[in-house]
Amino acid sequence: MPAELKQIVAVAIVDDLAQPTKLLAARRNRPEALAGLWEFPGGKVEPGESEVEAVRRELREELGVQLRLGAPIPGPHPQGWQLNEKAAMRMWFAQITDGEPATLDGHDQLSWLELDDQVGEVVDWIPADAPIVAACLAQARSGSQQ
Ligand SMILES: Nc1nc2c([nH]c(=O)n2[C@H]2C[C@H](O)[C@@H](COP(=O)(O)OP(=O)(O)OP(=O)(O)O)O2)c(=O)[nH]1
Repeated sequence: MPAELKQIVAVAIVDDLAQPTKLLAARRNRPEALAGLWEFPGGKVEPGESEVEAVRRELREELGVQLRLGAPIPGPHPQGWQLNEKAAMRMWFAQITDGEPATLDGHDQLSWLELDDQVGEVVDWIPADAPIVAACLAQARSGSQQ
């Protein structure tokens, strides 16, 4: 049986879950190997936490926002999207319901990207995120993000 991977949870924050046109990307400030690369805000699930509790906590800590979660963005792995040999990430669409996103912890820049064909190229995403960015765009276009 394959060993369980460390579970990461993250969100594709869009301007409007009903009619998404923009996606919020965050630039990591650590560790050195990932600093300067862009990602979906989120983090590790802590022991005793559900995945949804974890993603809500991470977004409070990292960007200072509360979320309405939309549809999951399913990946090919049982734990979501495999990022490397140690970790997999579960993803949801989300919309901010409270707070103005700020770089409180883990990031040094935020950017609202147009959710169009260029979304995968306008910033330097973490390479493992490329298929997730593409899935996000395809799912938003198919109207199944709410
Ligand atoms: N949050 C997030 N992590 C990603 C993405 N893509 C990707 O490969 N990762 C990797 C980077 C890290 O190795 C791991 C997530 O760890 P993290 O450092 O964000 O988690 P955390 O906030 O709980 O950690 P910490 O710095 O507070 O210890 O997943 C992504 O889009 N978002």
